Amino acid sequence: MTIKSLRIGTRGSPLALAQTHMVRALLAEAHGVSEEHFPVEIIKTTGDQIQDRSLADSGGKGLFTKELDLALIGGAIDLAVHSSKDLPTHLPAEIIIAGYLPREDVRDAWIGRDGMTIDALPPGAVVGTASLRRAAQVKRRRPDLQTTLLRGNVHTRLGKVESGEIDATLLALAGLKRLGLADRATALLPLADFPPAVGQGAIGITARAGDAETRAALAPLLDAATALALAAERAFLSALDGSCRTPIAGHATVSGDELSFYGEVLKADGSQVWMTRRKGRAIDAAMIGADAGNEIVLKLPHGVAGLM
Ligand SMILES: NCc1[nH]cc(CCC(=O)O)c1CC(=O)O
Repeated sequence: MTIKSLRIGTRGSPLALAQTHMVRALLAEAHGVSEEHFPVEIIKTTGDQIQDRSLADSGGKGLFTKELDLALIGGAIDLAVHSSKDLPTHLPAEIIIAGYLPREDVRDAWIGRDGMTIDALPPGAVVGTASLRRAAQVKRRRPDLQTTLLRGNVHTRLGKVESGEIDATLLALAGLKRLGLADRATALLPLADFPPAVGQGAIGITARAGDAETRAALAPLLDAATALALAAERAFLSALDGSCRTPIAGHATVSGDELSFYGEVLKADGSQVWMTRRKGRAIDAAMIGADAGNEIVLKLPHGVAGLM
């Protein structure tokens, strides 16, 4: 019996579309049907419309997901493809993450003008990023550099380095790879200095919690190691009540039955960092992440709110 046609919802950015086509091809392959079996519906989100301000200043979580959630709940689509990094920790009760593709390389790529590394940039050079985490991590290594808000899609950002408007930027290697732009990275940043955002490099697929048919169809696209790593990272973020206003990094890896976790919270100017590390059983992923998050909450002098 062939599965019923499922409608896939996605944002319209080049990266979102590339990720959606990966999911669509994998679904078609897993079920032995053509890709046309899975029509794609492009849905504009609030986050797509804000180009001039930092998302951190725009208030509210789920800027890239709310409209997709509503389309799912209303039945206009059956599943939605997301960068896990953009998925808020608290989803509407009607929605669950029913699929994770095997995680890509989680590292940040560095794109420096004339190939300059972070160490080679002259004092006062300008690094563009929209990420508070990346800005804080850059400042931590090079307090003398300036950081400036940089939004827009990946092509726009790369263009600003090329034109000399900024001296460097950082982007997820995973996104560059999926866009066929990995060769634009002039360096890969070490995980020890630039641990990634929670969820970076992982594509998550949401569905209606009560839609057993779609959930079963997505089962072949649920990578266990990625799901466990993400459970730890998302529990960490949730314990910290992590909004996009706080520089937070969290990274879990799963090897066999064991899970390792590293998390850090930084002051926006990189002048202070609180770190935590855990090892434990992979099946305890969510507990390990929550425990690590709670440890940091207790260390912060004025709680998470004190960092904003
Ligand atoms: N917030 C934007 C966003 N969401 C996911 C990715 C990259 C892809 C991924 O992490 O899987 C990016 C761009 C970037 O950070 O460079």
